[in-house]
Amino acid sequence: MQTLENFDVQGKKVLVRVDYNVPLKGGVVQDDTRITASLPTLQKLLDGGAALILTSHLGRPKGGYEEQFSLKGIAPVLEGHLGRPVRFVEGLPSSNEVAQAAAGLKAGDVLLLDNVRFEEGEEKNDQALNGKLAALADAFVLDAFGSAHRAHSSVSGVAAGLPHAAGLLLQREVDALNRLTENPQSPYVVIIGGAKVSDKIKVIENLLPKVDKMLIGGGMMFTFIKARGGQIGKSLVEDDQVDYARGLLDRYGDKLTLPTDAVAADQFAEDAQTQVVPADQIPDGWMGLDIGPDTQQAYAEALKGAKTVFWNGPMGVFEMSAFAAGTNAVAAAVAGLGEGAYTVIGGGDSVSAINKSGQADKVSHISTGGGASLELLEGKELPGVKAMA
Ligand SMILES: Nc1ncnc2c1ncn2[C@@H]1O[C@H](COP(=O)(O)OP(=O)(O)O)[C@@H](O)[C@H]1O
Ligand SMILES: O=C(OP(=O)(O)O)[C@H](O)COP(=O)(O)O
Repeated sequence: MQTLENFDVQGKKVLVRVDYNVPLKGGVVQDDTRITASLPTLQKLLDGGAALILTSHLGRPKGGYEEQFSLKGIAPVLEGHLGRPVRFVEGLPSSNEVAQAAAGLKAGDVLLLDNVRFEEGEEKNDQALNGKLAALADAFVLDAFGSAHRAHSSVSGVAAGLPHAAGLLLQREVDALNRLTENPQSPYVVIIGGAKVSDKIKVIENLLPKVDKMLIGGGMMFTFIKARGGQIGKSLVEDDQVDYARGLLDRYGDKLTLPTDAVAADQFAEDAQTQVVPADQIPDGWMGLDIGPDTQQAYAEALKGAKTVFWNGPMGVFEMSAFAAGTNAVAAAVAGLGEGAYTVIGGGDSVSAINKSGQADKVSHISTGGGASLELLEGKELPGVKAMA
């Protein structure tokens, strides 16, 4: 990868792709790890005499502007961290307003664009959008490790039209994760949970031969439990992937570990009625929102003595305290390995969860990318990394 070393930005406008896809509640940032993680790159570019145009996505808008996915609320948080004004331009990054604002930038100025996924062309890696984004700046820096697995306009497409380099975060992440791909020490345990089932279930197949054990939790568990013929009620499931999950269980049943019990709820709410039930007997109309106490214990046991651990995806809906116990128990078990193991936790929500549990300082590497880390670990070349060659 081309890096920031010897990358001259003096007097230049630099378009920086960051990943500010942070957890929000009522528009308020719940965890600013992804924002603070970008600061060394931003500061280095500013110290080098650049003006910055920052672009990011937030969530998964359906196409066009949606207020709940605006980056507006990020600007004051970033301003606080950078200690200098951050100008925010609402609306489409390809608008005339943005082009005008970019044209007027002076060294030291910082401009934050609104959600790049409001652009129809972003996820299609559309040539016209690539050109419009490139026209805003003199150079491009990719620092959005969490999005580096997306071959999107603002990640890889725009790079072809501008001198480009990987930011410090992207570089640091790739280095830290390479420790997991180059001779990871055994026992190597991977834990996968969360809600992005259709994305991440595909990664499991390539990852399984490389690890000693894989512990499944979160919303990911129910597609596997259904594949085994279990009752999952209204739990999150990816019906298209049930056959695939069955195939994985047939081939890797010895490594793939599923929860034996779950916390079921009668509604998706903090004050729901709850009961602990066998994971394959979720009552009709109920949904599994956390792993149960027996699974917590079994997973803590499975992690004992591990030398390498990677974890992406919370074990339950940890944002609600009624369903946070499983995530906290696994966080404690991973953190408890201390210096004796190389432990990595990745993903926007997983990092928020480990921060909330107060154990983040006992983990070897906190990664800003969940899906991106998983794809690196399964041996794929990330489009963002490739574009920084
Ligand atoms: N059993 C479950 N049912 C529904 N959602 C779940 C369940 N377990 C975890 N989640 C949700 O998964 C989300 C995080 O998933 P994901 O985006 O894949 O993780 P990360 O951001 O760490 O990569 C959290 O918001 C959490 O509430
Ligand atoms: O939060 C992200 O990924 P993650 O949940 O796998 O860590 C990234 O911002 C990528 O978002 P996307 O999965 O909507 O492309």
